[in-house]
Amino acid sequence: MDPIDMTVTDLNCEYLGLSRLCLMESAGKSLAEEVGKIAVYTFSKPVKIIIFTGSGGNGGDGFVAARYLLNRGYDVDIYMLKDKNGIHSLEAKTNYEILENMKPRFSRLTVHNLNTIDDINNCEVANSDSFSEFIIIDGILGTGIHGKLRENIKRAIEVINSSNGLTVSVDVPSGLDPLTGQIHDVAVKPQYTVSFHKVKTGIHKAGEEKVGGIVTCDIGIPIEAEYFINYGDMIKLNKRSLKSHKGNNGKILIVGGSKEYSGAPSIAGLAAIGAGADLVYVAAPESAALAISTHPDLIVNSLKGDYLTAEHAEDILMMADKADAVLLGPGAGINDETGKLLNILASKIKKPLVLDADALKQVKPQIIKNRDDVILTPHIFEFKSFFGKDIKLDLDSYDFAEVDENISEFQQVVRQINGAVVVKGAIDLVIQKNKFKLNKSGNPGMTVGGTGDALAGIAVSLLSKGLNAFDAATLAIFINGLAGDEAYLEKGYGFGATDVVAHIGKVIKG
Ligand SMILES: NC(=O)C1=CN([C@@H]2O[C@H](COP(=O)(O)OP(=O)(O)OC[C@H]3O[C@@H](n4cnc5c(N)ncnc54)[C@H](O)[C@@H]3O)[C@@H](O)[C@H]2O)[C@H](O)CC1
Ligand SMILES: [K+]
Repeated sequence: MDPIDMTVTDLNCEYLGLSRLCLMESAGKSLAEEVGKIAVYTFSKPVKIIIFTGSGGNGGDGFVAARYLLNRGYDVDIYMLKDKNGIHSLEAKTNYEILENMKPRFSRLTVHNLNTIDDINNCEVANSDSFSEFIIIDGILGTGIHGKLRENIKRAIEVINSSNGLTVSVDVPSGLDPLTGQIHDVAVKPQYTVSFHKVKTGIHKAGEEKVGGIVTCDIGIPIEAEYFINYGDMIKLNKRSLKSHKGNNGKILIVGGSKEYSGAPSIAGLAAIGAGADLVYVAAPESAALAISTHPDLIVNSLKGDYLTAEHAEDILMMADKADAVLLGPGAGINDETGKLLNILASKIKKPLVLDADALKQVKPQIIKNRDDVILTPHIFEFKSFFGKDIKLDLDSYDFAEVDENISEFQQVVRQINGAVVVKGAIDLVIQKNKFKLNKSGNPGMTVGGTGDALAGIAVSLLSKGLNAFDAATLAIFINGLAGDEAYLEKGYGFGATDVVAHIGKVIKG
């Protein structure tokens, strides 16, 4: 599991009512149990346990484990590389304070503050011939590592590696990149790594000589916390950099509109603005262009005729060159000429793409099947028409409530392509290759026309900001549903797609 997905899952546990403090208690207890087993297995008599702690949750796990190890009769020394005021994680601070509140302690616990490199050089472990057998628990850095190791942390890692203690790393050997498994500077070389919930991707990649024996402990995270999209997923929305200037927060092109439909591209464009796109261009036939350009936020390129056809391909391809992501389809119409154009564009535009509505009825799957930067946003019937009539899924009665067996059937079908597919329903389903997530936000009022256009607009906006197809799709469906829930609170089932669009910015702001 990638570290960011672990963080998302941890946060989403909170929304299930499972606090991160509970998770830390489970993690620390499991850690103590594993260390207890290793101690009994390796040493003939009780040994001293030394816990190095950092300033985040990793250290917090160490504070928790100390309590359980003390109850097993071990002598425990905690070496804090950051004192109490330096502890960033709330849960870790709570667990540190519990140890403080135990004073005057009966337990054989000693807490040392290693504030300087000298403290580290003079600590017992650095002169470890003072006692023969001991276990070091490395609770310095886990999945929250970023950038260059600070000097004191680096020194502590070197002291740990040069000691003769049996080392157990918490979650990730400190200094090892939890995503890539690389060591950019130095890292603890543990005999064991005790990981929680799922092994982090970097641990998997690093190999045994870097992480030692791997133990993965269940800490009570329900599988639903991984699969239901929730506010935790919002951490993937890259923060707008302060020095950003016009256009570098996403330029998008929407290709759509026709004599019959000018609303769909307008709603999609306004939704894209609501999701933070900087510039929204719309390529539409003159029959729709005037109506769309009544929205001053949208930059409309009016093309000759009632419908978009292959003769417009060159012009549109030039517009696509200037965009960061492109949405094909809203309101384009389903005549053959338009179909020809949409297939040309889907094959020639190399920017991240969203195919929605009429593009799903017209574009042939093999044109986009090998691309993983494409998002499809079909409702059940568009799903059927895109993936071919012969799929055996009984879609009409599909009830996402019985998730299991249906998911694998959908995955079978979606596996025909590399892109991400959002299957809209009472519970929306997002699938890309072997990944999937379910969305519970939204309400029955979302069946009103145009909410699909809003979804497509949010999706293309997030793609334009650099999110990958799966993350953009999952966040788009979640945000669209939240905006619909806000619209429902305001107007009951009397809300329309423009009401949904009006709430997008607010739900993202949070
Ligand atoms: N579901 C789970 O897996 C759980 C994991 N838990 C533990 O929490 C940590 C992640 O905690 P977090 O606070 O996000 O980060 P870390 O403790 O890994 O470290 C961040 C801490 O360290 C400082 N820091 C970051 N980079 C550097 C650097 N290059 N040099 C020096 N210091 C650095 C930063 O300031 C932060 O304060 C996870 O690994 C698990 O051990 C939860 O306990 C339970 C659920
Ligand atoms: K660690």
